[in-house]
Amino acid sequence: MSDPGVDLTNPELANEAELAFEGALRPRSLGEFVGQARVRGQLQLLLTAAQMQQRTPDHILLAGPPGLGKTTLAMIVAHEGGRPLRMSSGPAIQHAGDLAAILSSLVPGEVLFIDEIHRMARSAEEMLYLAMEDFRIDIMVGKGAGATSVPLDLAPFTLVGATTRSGLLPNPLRDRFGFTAHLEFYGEDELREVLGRAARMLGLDVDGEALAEIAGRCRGTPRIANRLLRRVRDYALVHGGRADLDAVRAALELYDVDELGLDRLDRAVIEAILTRFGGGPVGLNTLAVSVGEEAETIESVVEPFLVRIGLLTRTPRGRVASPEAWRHLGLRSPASGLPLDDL
Ligand SMILES: Nc1ncnc2c1ncn2[C@@H]1O[C@H](COP(=O)(O)OP(=O)(O)OP(=O)(O)O)[C@@H](O)[C@H]1O
Repeated sequence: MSDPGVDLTNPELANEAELAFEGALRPRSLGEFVGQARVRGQLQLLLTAAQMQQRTPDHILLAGPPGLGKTTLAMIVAHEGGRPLRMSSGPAIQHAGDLAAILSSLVPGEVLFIDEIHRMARSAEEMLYLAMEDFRIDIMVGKGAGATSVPLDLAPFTLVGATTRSGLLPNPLRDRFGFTAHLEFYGEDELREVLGRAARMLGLDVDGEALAEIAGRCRGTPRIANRLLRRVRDYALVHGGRADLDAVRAALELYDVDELGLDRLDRAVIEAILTRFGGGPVGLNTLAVSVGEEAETIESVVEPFLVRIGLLTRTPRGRVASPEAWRHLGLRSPASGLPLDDL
């Protein structure tokens, strides 16, 4: 079934239907997890050492952009050690009491996953320091002058925190993780592997050329890769053909995802900078108004990818399009004075 309302190239998780789809494709072990070789090696060592010493593995912080596999790795940490997993998220922990309820009900060896840990309430963060270090929390009983703190021992557990904004974590929290894994965007070879695995699991017959084409358009992100594959599968199903290169091109054209993985909004932003502001510099707010979008969406969703692939730079005077941006949109830079082919 297709998902109306899913922004195909937004790396954030879209909705429950997508969650169920992702769940079915998630690798269950480090061996099945594609790419991120460094992080895999580091995690393997940490987990094996803990197993040999029969203790809970150190607390782990997973840092990186959305859709690169943080939740998947947290599940793998639990699964590889045969440990139960409890899942929560920063936004769901808005009071120290929310966290106390979770921590006090953990069973020995449990893995506690807190997604978006940078969004947890400050009071809960402070409770977590002690819990991570000593497997203990202090619970306040009573109010005002008569309030007393009662210590509560916790079962030993492993905290796996995930964050897209590790810079927002206070140092005392960051320092209590035994290991921080920085997830990087995936290369095209790795994405082909992610896609090949997903295609096999979906029983979809896709050739290598088609996989390579999708891999080049999914912004280095497995979540987007799987999402595009799903649309290609729909296309092949409806048109009664194979999921080949033609099907990929036609399906992704239909959904406005171009050869670089840019969507309609990305191209609108680039086009505005080029055609209305002569290539820039242009301020964020002016740019947002000119494409009819929120400045925050431009800054957090559109720009990071455009900067990463070298179409845009952020300067103190505003956003500036690169020569590649002119070329990608098939426009001639006024500064160059050259015919398009020579740019
Ligand atoms: N290394 C990988 N190999 C194979 N599939 C992967 C890999 N990483 C991620 N995926 C796929 O991408 C989907 C998204 O991954 P996941 O939910 O773990 O990302 P995330 O980093 O936790 O995202 P968010 O920050 O939005 O929670 C998963 O369902 C999984 O199928």
